[in-house]
Amino acid sequence: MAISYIEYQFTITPKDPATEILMAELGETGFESFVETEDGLLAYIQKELWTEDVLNDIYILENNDFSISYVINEIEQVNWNEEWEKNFTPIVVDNRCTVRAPFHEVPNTEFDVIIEPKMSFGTGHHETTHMMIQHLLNTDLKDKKVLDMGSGTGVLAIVAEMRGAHPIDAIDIDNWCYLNALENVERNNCKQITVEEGDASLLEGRSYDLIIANINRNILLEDIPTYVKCLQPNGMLLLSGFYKEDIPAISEKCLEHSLKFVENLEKNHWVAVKYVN
Ligand SMILES: C[S@@+](CC[C@H](N)C(=O)[O-])C[C@H]1O[C@@H](n2cnc3c(N)ncnc32)[C@H](O)[C@@H]1O
Repeated sequence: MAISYIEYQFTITPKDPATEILMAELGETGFESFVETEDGLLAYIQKELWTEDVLNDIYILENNDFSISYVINEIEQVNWNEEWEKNFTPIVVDNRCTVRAPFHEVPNTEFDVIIEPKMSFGTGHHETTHMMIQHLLNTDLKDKKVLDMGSGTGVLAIVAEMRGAHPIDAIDIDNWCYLNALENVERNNCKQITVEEGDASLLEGRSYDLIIANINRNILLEDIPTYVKCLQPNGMLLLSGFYKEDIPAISEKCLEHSLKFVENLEKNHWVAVKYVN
């Protein structure tokens, strides 16, 4: 049966970090698919869930730091693969790991991660995902027990398994991400990953050799103490989802909990940090 969608074509200036915030707010309001475009975002909601006041609770639209405009289109049936073929090119990280959709050609890189074309974040296109993959490629993960907090599509957990880690817990607070990660774990034939819906409150009594969390500044500042409690001796923490300007706050929190700084990666103002205990 053809499902009718209402498409919102957003133009966003500047795109960062407004696009990500807008996507999160729309996701909570019933929008179910997003495609990032050069100047903004396409967002889709099923026609039967749509009401005229659907954007009433989207607070970022009232934020004067960004200019966000949109046009609305009604479409009979969305061919997601077609949308993504137009907008999603494979990403290659350090010539070693490709993140692509199922309809792309099989690459000849060492690692090949297939992500179902459903959500924008966690495809490797974002700087933070890219840098977290770089960290994972440069870290010995063999037989390491890993937590991927804020797992999104599950891309980082999948790379961790391909690098020899096991077992791996992938946790995301969002139901849609949880379902998407389950699908991607299966598609990549991963056997070591357990996907869960939730947040740091699930971590009581758990322990890991490596914790990766690409979320955002405020959640990280709140949850770093919990992550540290779950780190084994000689454990490692990889954090991203924040800007260069946030390094002092994140660093202070890590040092307060006796972690030792190892390395920062930086790309277009975004940062991915590595700490050990
Ligand atoms: C920036 S995305 C990262 C996705 C993926 N790990 C990647 O690197 O591309 C952040 C994810 O964290 C999730 N998230 C936000 N707050 C969270 C929380 N308190 N606990 C767990 N997950 C959370 C969001 O739903 C989102 O999927």
